[in-house]
Amino acid sequence: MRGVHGVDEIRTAENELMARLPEGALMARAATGLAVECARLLGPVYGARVVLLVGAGNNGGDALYAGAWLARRGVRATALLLAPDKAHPGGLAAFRAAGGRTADPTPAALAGADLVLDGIVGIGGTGGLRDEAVPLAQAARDALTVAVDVPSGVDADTGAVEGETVHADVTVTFGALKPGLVVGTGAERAGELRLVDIGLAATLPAASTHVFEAADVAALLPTPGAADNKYTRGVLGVAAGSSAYPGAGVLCTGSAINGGAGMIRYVGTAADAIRAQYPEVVVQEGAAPDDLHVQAWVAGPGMGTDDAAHDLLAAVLATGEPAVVDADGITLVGSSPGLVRDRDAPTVLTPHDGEFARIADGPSGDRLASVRAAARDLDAVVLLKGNATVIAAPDGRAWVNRTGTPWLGTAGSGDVLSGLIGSLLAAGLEAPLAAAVGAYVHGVAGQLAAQGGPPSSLDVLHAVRPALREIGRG
Ligand SMILES: NC(=O)C1=CN([C@@H]2O[C@H](COP(=O)(O)OP(=O)(O)OC[C@H]3O[C@@H](n4cnc5c(N)ncnc54)[C@H](O)[C@@H]3O)[C@@H](O)[C@H]2O)[C@@H](O)CC1
Ligand SMILES: [K+]
Repeated sequence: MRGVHGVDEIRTAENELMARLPEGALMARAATGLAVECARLLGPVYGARVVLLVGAGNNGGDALYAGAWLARRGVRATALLLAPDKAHPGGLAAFRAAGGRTADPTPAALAGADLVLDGIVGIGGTGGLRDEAVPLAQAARDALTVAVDVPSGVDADTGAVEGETVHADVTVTFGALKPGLVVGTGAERAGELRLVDIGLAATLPAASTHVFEAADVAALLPTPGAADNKYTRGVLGVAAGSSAYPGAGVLCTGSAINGGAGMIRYVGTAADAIRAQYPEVVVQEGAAPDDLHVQAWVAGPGMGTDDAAHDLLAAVLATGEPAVVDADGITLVGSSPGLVRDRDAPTVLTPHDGEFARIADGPSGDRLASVRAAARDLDAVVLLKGNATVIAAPDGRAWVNRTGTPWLGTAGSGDVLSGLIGSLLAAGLEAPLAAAVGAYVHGVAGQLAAQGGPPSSLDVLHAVRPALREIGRG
């Protein structure tokens, strides 16, 4: 599990650590880690051409010290100084002493570069890239680009982007992940992430936002013991699908089966389609949710938004069991938020951006903040889907999911996700963890399904079990 820390937290922790260390020690750690990563990416370093984009702050200083390290090993390094009078003096001196040269900051200077190092601006950045940096960021797109700490132009705290930014292939970041590297457009612009340990763990506070890794998910996935049976493994009630949209019910139910639910009781109005597809499901069409013995519910996908759907959703949410609400269910909650707010049992809401706007303000460019505010306001776990899905609990804990593929943006993909989360809730996982684990597994299933070409949601559904197997293997 990796912690994600905001800029203020990182600055405070850096200052505290710096006070304990000789001057320049932290920057030396950062620059060496950066240089080693560049050397690894270059392969043979001798004779390679590296261009440094150097801004006015310490971010540029990191680039210059890394450039000096590379120049000492035979790299032909050129620094383009965007603010020549303000370039980090120690870094520039070290760079020159190592044989590095400077050139005018024009796009032509990037031609033929084997690697471009983006040290324009790091966590000290405000607003989008300044005008003079824009043509350089554009020219860098033709080369292997390594961002120092943060791709310049990306808001390190939020991942929001105004105008042009550097598009990094790799971002080498120092001390801790920043929200802007894992959320929103920033996550796209950062490329692959490499974290350099500069010893910051000693002074950073505990993180309130986390990124799950396979081992975290493997440890949380429910596995039946010898004493378990279908009831103890988790019985899930499903209110999804309708005669108009049976497919949503089929995908959601199938995903809950593949996710490992011990038993499923189906109460939606796509009963014929469910019976035809899944003989193992107990179809109890028309039964009152409160009369059924289940450990959790999933409601909403394809159920429609008419009065009958509203009444069924209200009956599900009036039970004392944890519930996942998705799709049409979210639209219904948008006009009756009390259905969720007044519950004692946990609720997980799984909107995409359009659905989110029906239940809360936003999402703004600060997706984490929007989701945290919605979770607090609705007293529910909120999972906002996207390139990097964000999950927040009402108590402020949050997770960012890093698995997945843009191919998951396909009809029915959300039905698979909600069924999966439902099965995890029924197995007894705490609601925010069920959502975070479900998002992770769904992302891996999407990646596996996409290996065979553009996947349908049915392909993703069929990849859920292989995904669980792969995650379980570590
Ligand atoms: N503080 C520390 O102990 C460490 C800092 N490190 C590096 O230092 C960076 C932070 O350094 P600074 O606080 O000097 O800040 P930065 O170097 O990130 O940026 C500040 C400078 O950039 C200019 N600037 C701000 N917004 C801009 C924009 N949109 N476009 C162009 N220029 C802009 C400002 O005028 C200022 O001069 C980190 O990202 C990291 O790379 C690392 O060396 C690790 C240790
Ligand atoms: K940068």
